[in-house]
Amino acid sequence: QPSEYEAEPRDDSGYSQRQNSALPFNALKKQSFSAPRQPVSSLNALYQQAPMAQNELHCLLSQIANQSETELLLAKVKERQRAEAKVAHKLNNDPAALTDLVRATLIADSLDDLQLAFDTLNQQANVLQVKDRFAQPKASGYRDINLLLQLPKSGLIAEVQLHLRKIAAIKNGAEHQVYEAVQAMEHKAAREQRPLSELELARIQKLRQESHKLYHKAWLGYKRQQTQTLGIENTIVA
Ligand SMILES: Nc1nc2c(ncn2[C@@H]2O[C@H](COP(=O)(O)OP(=O)(O)O)[C@@H](OP(=O)(O)OP(=O)(O)O)[C@H]2O)c(=O)[nH]1
Repeated sequence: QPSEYEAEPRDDSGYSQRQNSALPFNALKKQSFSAPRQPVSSLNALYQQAPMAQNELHCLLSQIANQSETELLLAKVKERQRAEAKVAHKLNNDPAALTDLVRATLIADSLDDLQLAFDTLNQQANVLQVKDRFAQPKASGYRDINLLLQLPKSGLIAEVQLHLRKIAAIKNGAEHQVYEAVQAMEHKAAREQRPLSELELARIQKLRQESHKLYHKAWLGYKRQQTQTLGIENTIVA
């Protein structure tokens, strides 16, 4: 189960009331909430509005990227075929639950920059949901901060992934094909209304182990970098 958090309470101005904290992802209050839903209920309507919403998201995120020393990675609107598969196999045939048609990524070089990007975004956008996959990585070892926000003009919900550069490179490289291969097996079993076979489970486990090694190595590098920084600060303070 990924950890799911509701964003900070906001005052009437719409700005987050949260004070800066050393560990913002952990500081978010864990609350039960109903999953955010798109304001339209058909895939056709979503695709009609998507280009404008994608543009809106990119404008918002280029400002955030400038303010937080992160790099904006522009994404294309999710392919129709993948959107249809996700709605059918994961979202109970409910297109309004598809919240990552419009998406983008911010890439940071350190945990500190990632934290600043998160704070800035939380202050300047209407963040509806945060999944902290550093606290609870996926079975493949994949880690990001996954945010859903509501765009002010189009009203559509969009996804922002906050990434560390080396993890993003793995995700956007050969590993993504591994991820798609696992998804294809899961979707096939769902289509055929059967559980995964022993053979499929074994293949998935093997594929995930390979991904896990890559993600874990990259993540350890960032953890070491953070520990070293803390070590230096402690020395100066002492
Ligand atoms: N490469 C890689 N990416 C991962 C992995 N786990 C999660 N992701 C990325 O995070 C996105 C959200 O993953 P989930 O948390 O499982 O999906 P959800 O938000 O829709 O529940 C995925 O979108 P998606 O809709 O499933 O795929 P896509 O349209 O981005 O390709 C994918 O981009 C992984 O093990 N490997």
